[in-house]
Amino acid sequence: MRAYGIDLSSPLMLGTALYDSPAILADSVRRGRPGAVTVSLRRESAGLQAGQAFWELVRGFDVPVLPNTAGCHTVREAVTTAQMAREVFETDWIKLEVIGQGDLLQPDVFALVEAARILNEEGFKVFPYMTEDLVVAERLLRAGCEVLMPWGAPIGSGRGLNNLFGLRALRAHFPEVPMVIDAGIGRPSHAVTAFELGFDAILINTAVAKAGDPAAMAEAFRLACDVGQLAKTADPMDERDMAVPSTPTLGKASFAS
Ligand SMILES: CC(=O)[C@@H](O)[C@H](O)COP(=O)(O)O
Repeated sequence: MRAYGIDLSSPLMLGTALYDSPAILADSVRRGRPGAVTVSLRRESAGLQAGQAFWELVRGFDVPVLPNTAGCHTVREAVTTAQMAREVFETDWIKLEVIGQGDLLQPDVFALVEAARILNEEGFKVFPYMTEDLVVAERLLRAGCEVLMPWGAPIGSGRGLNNLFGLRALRAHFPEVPMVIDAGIGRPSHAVTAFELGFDAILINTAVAKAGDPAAMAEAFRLACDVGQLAKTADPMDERDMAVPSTPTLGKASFAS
């Protein structure tokens, strides 16, 4: 996956929250070999000492860091958090989350577009967490975003790709735009489907961190990315509404009297 002129070594982006211990997170990164890890500034700055240790750990992974604005609910909060993240993590990449609805952690797409516009003007490379809405996509691109991050399903739900029709339409309308399925992916099979639909990368946190064996699950997702990407380049067949025989009848014995 190529984002803002930079090639990621893997299309797997891994969240760093919710792990039971730093060692489990480190093992998961080792076996998942993600192309980027995402880190929440808000969580890490909650306790200064712990935050510093965590940042050292992440730095040691030697994987590009995509800071995020998780937990922000307004344009102002998101912009300020992004500005602080740029200082702390020394990168102009930002995964922009502006949450508008608590039950589904659904993005506030109006605030998202406005925050994206401001941050793009300030030179950030914005990865906006969005619904699969075509109009929102168009506005985000107009605001300067070069990558889109449609949700698969609500954060932490593990439901996979909730709206296949909408995601297909989004992919088809903007074929040249790099797109990452972010949030809601629960299983490696969901990841394979995302690539088969033509998406370029996936971002996962809960499904790995809360698996019985997070490191093994991270590896499973890494393999799923390989399978999905291979299937995508192999150009999967189209679905049909009617059966079509796959066994040729030519040369078969005829039992007609
Ligand atoms: C860490 C992060 O960025 C999450 O907000 C992200 O959207 C992942 O969602 P899941 O936890 O559902 O994978």
